[in-house]
Amino acid sequence: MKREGLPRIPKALTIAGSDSGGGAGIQADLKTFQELDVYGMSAITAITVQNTLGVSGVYPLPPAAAAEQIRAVGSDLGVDALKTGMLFDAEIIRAVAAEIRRFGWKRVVVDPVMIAKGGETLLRREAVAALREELLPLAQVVTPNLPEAEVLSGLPIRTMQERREAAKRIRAMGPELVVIKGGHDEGNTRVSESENVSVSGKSWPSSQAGVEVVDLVYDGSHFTELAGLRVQTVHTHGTGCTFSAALTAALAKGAALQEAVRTARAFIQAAIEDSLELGRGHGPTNHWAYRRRQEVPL
Ligand SMILES: Nc1ncnc2c1ncn2[C@@H]1O[C@H](COP(=O)(O)OP(=O)(O)OP(=O)(O)O)[C@@H](O)[C@H]1O
Ligand SMILES: Cc1ncc(CO)c(N)n1
Repeated sequence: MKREGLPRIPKALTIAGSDSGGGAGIQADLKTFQELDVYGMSAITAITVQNTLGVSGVYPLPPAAAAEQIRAVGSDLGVDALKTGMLFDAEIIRAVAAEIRRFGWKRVVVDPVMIAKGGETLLRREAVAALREELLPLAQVVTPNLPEAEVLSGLPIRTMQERREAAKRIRAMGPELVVIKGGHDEGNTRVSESENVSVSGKSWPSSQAGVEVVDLVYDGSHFTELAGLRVQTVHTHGTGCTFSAALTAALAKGAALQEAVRTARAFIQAAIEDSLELGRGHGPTNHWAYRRRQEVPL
C-alpha cells in the first residue's frame, strides 16, 4: 500500500563483497548510505574473512546468487543509484552487468576493486577484461585508485600528466566521469593548480609532497584536481569503498555528478580525520564523522 504525503526515500544498492571486519565492502557501503539518509540495499558477491590485519579467506558466491539478489530488490523496492565493489571473477561481472542492463539503471558507480591493502586478490586477473568490456560501458562514474587506473588503462602512472592520460583512456571505455583517487600516491605527482576542499572550515597549503592527497576528476572536457589534507594514519581500511558509497548515496538523492564527488570527498576526509583506532592493524574509518560534524558545530 502506498502512503500518500510522505517524503520520497532515496534508495541505493551496493553489489559487493562482505567484510567481516565491518570497515570495507558491503558493511562500509550500508553504513555510509545510512549516514547520508539513503535507504541501503545489498547484493553480496563474495564473503571475505577479514579484520584490520588482513584478508584470510575469500568465498565467492555463485553468479546466480548475485543476479537473484539484484532482481529481488530491483523488481520490488527500486533503485535510484547503485555501486559495484568487489566482484571477484568474470562470471559474477557478467551476471551483474546483465542485471544492470535489464533494469536500464543509469546512476551506476563502478569502484573497480582489485586488491586489498594487504595485497590479497579481490578480483581475478583474468576478470579485468570483463570489467573493461562488460561493466565500464554501463558506468556513469568509475573510481579507480592509482594501481587500478594503471591496470585499466595499461599505462604506468608516475606523474599528473600520466594520470590525466590514464583518465582519458579509461573514459573512452564508457563512463561519463572518471575519478582517479590519489590515496596511494605518497610522492608528489602534482604539477598544476587545483581546488582545495574545505572540510569543517580547515584549509591547508597546496602543492606539498606527502601533505596532500589529490583525486583527479575527468568529465571528458575538464580535469579537476580535488585536494585534501593527507591524514597521517594507518587507519585507512575501506577508504575507497566508503568514498564510492558516499558518491552513490549523493547520486541517489539527485545530486549532479561533480557535486556528488565533492560530497564523497568531504565524507571520506571526515571519516579518516576522526579515526576510531580500532583493531591492531589497518583500522576502519569513522562513518559517523561527517554527520556528527554537521550536527555539532565547532
Ligand atoms: N591519508 C589520507 N588522508 C586523506 N584522504 C585520504 C587518505 N588516503 C586516502 N584518502 C582519500 O580516500 C579516498 C579513497 O582513496 P584511496 O586511494 O585510498 O582508495 P582505495 O585504495 O580504493 O581504498 P581501499 O582499497 O582501502 O578501499 C580518496 O578520496 C582519497 O583521496
Ligand atoms: C569486501 C571488500 N571489498 C573491498 C575492499 C577494498 O578495500 C576490501 N578490503 N574488502
